Amino acid sequence: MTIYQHFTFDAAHRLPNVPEGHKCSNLHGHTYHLTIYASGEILEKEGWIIDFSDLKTIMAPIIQILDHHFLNDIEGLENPTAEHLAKWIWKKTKPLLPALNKIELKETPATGVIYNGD
Ligand SMILES: Nc1nc2c(c(=O)[nH]1)N=C([C@H](O)[C@H](O)COP(=O)(O)OP(=O)(O)OP(=O)(O)O)CN2
Ligand SMILES: [Zn+2]
Repeated sequence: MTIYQHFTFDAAHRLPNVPEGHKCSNLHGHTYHLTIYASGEILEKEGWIIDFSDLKTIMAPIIQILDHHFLNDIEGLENPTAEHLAKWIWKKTKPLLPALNKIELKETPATGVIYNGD
């Protein structure tokens, strides 16, 4: 079974490697929508896979690094595409949440990335 939790954060970025004249080379921001998925067996006593509160506690310091920051200044996010950001979030989260099996990161209402660590 898989459970999930949704988070949002606001951040600014610019994409340094886009072709000349591409609008995304300019400084701009997004409200990112992040959903993390964790899979496992239902624990007999608690009746859950992992407490949603624990998910929130695990994600809080990671979200804090990103929220209201300029992503390009963060180590590992020098080219902060949605793809790179999803991988960065995975790398930070997986050691703290081994049950993590997927993340979805939406950059705009219409666009985003799904990553499962592969
Ligand atoms: N594969 C990717 N493509 C693009 C990424 C990305 O991370 N991965 N990022 C961008 C920019 O960040 C840009 O801000 C997003 O642009 P766009 O999707 O065009 O969003 P808009 O809301 O500005 O769309 P409009 O339809 O033009 O209003 C670009 N590409
Ligand atoms: Zn952007």
